[in-house]
Amino acid sequence: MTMTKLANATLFDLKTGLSEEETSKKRFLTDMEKLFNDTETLQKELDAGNNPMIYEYYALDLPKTEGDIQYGTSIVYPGTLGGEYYMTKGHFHEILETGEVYFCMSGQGYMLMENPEGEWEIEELVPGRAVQVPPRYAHRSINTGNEPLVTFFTFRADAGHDYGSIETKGYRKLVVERNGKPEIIDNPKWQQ
Ligand SMILES: O=P(O)(O)OC[C@H]1O[C@H](O)[C@H](O)[C@@H](O)[C@@H]1O
Ligand SMILES: [Fe+2]
Repeated sequence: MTMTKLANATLFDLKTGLSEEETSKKRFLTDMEKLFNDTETLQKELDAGNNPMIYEYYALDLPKTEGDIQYGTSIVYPGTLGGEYYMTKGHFHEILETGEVYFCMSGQGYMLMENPEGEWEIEELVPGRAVQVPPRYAHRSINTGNEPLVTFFTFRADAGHDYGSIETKGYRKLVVERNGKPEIIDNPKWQQ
């Protein structure tokens, strides 16, 4: 009898979030040119030949029907650029009404969320804490610590990623380092 295997399992390291069985997608400073607020400092870094990896994550090759579930880990490395903490690009789901759950495995930071109506929320990520991103909310993880921020995520597999408005308008809020501590400020470049 031949059997088609439908279940999927992946081993991730609890501390680093990395998997030896899969290849991660990597985002470097060059991939974030429109995302960090201080474009001048960003350009200076690139001109000086610095192009650090900001984050990596797993987009596993799993089926994407409306009943399937996608999962993986995301690792945001520690650092700041022009005072803004390293972070993911952040995205809405193409199926806007799709939520997502993140479980923090290691490191510390925040999940910053905002919806198209302009409401925003922020939740702390510390090891053991699970955060549910509500439907309609764009979500970005931000590393405010000195170690990699490692999260496990899971969401409806056909939800899709919509970066459009974040790459053009950004988020309404930024998380920056002030006197060694994270502070939430208005994004000076955000426009209606
Ligand atoms: O898609 P980004 O905003 O660049 O973030 C990278 C990845 O982070 C998360 O962990 C998500 O759940 C992934 O679906 C996402 O693609
Ligand atoms: Fe998502």
